[in-house]
Amino acid sequence: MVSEPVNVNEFQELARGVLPKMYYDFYTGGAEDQHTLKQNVEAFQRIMLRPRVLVDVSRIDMATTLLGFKISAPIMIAPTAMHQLAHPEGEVATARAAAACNTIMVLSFSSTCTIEEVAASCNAVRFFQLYVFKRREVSAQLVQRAERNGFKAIVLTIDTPRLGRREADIRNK
Ligand SMILES: Cc1cc2nc3c(=O)[nH]c(=O)nc-3n(C[C@H](O)[C@H](O)[C@H](O)COP(=O)(O)O)c2cc1C
Repeated sequence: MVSEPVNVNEFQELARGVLPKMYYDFYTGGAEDQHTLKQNVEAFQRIMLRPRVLVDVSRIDMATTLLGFKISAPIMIAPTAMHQLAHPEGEVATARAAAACNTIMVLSFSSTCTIEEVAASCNAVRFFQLYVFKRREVSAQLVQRAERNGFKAIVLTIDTPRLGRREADIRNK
């Protein structure tokens, strides 16, 4: 049996061991020389947590609100495509995990589960991610479908007039 991860980074090693290389590369790879990917990780490493001692810690509450919705901490799940490449339950399982943590999942437009399946899987607050389509009626239909299924906000992705050149994905084709 694989031992339980002790450090969150160990999940990546576990994934490398079980996923087909093509899928693993899709999830972990960035565009071009991956400068931004590296800098994102480094940005987190620069954040120092300053311990405060001899203060009352009997009530610690990291809860906050986003668009008026209360979440347990200022952490939510960004839209990411194709969760079923990693697990047969896909986005349905991700939505349940978000609900269990009292946070919000943003369902990707490129989800491998349908909007309806994810909506039926949990009562948690969910947002839906959308691209800007040339055919505006496509966007309108998706917005209405998300609304009908109880999604509370649209997260508009605007940085895709050009897709990133993801070299690992090109090599794996
Ligand atoms: C594997 C993967 C798939 C992604 N899929 C989507 C997507 O379908 N739609 C979207 O708007 N953003 C997508 N993103 C972008 C993320 O939502 C996020 O903006 C990006 O990863 C930067 O945040 P980070 O630095 O926390 O990773 C994806 C990112 C990754 C790593």
